[in-house]
Amino acid sequence: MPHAAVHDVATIADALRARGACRLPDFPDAAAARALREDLDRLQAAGALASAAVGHGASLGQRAEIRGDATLWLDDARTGRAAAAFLASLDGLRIELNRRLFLGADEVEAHYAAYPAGARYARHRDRFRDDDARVISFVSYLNPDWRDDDGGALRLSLDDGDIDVVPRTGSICFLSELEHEVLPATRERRSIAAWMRRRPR
Ligand SMILES: O=C(O)CCC(=O)C(=O)O
Ligand SMILES: [Fe+2]
Repeated sequence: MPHAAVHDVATIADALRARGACRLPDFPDAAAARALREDLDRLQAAGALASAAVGHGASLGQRAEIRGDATLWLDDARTGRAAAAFLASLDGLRIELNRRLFLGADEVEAHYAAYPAGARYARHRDRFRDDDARVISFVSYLNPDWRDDDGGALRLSLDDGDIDVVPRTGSICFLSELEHEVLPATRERRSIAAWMRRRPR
């Protein structure tokens, strides 16, 4: 696995079991993160990202007051090698977490996301009420120059209260049933959001 100078998977599994969430401060590593940022620079310059939709199925629609980011799936033919390598390392992590937590997650899906200044993603769950495919949510931040007062925190609801994650570098993973939101920022905020999911049957 290329950037899986990973983290002890057992530690991640223990944290997911105990708290429902785990920080991975050094994943992806600096070289992989730079390659991902460069890939995203190129894709944004090419106009490859598109405004994200909310809901799914018949209720799918675009509502910037709920969700203001633009996205591109990592398995899109236009993404670069960094995206493929990142997907492969997340898939390796999925297999290891399955082994320890019996998630039954069959696959990983991931997209680049860019939130323009002021954009937000209102409080939601990634696991839909009528579709429980998503099991683990995984977000990696691509903003090495982020300052604490730039805003844009991921606010995540845990049993013992909310935590705010500064979207600078590294990753966080959490159970997809947990509520969370992206607060608006004073500048563009870039990330990769990924999910380990059960294949639709
Ligand atoms: O970017 C983040 O911190 C979270 C994004 C998110 O909640 C989502 O894409 O579902
Ligand atoms: Fe989410």
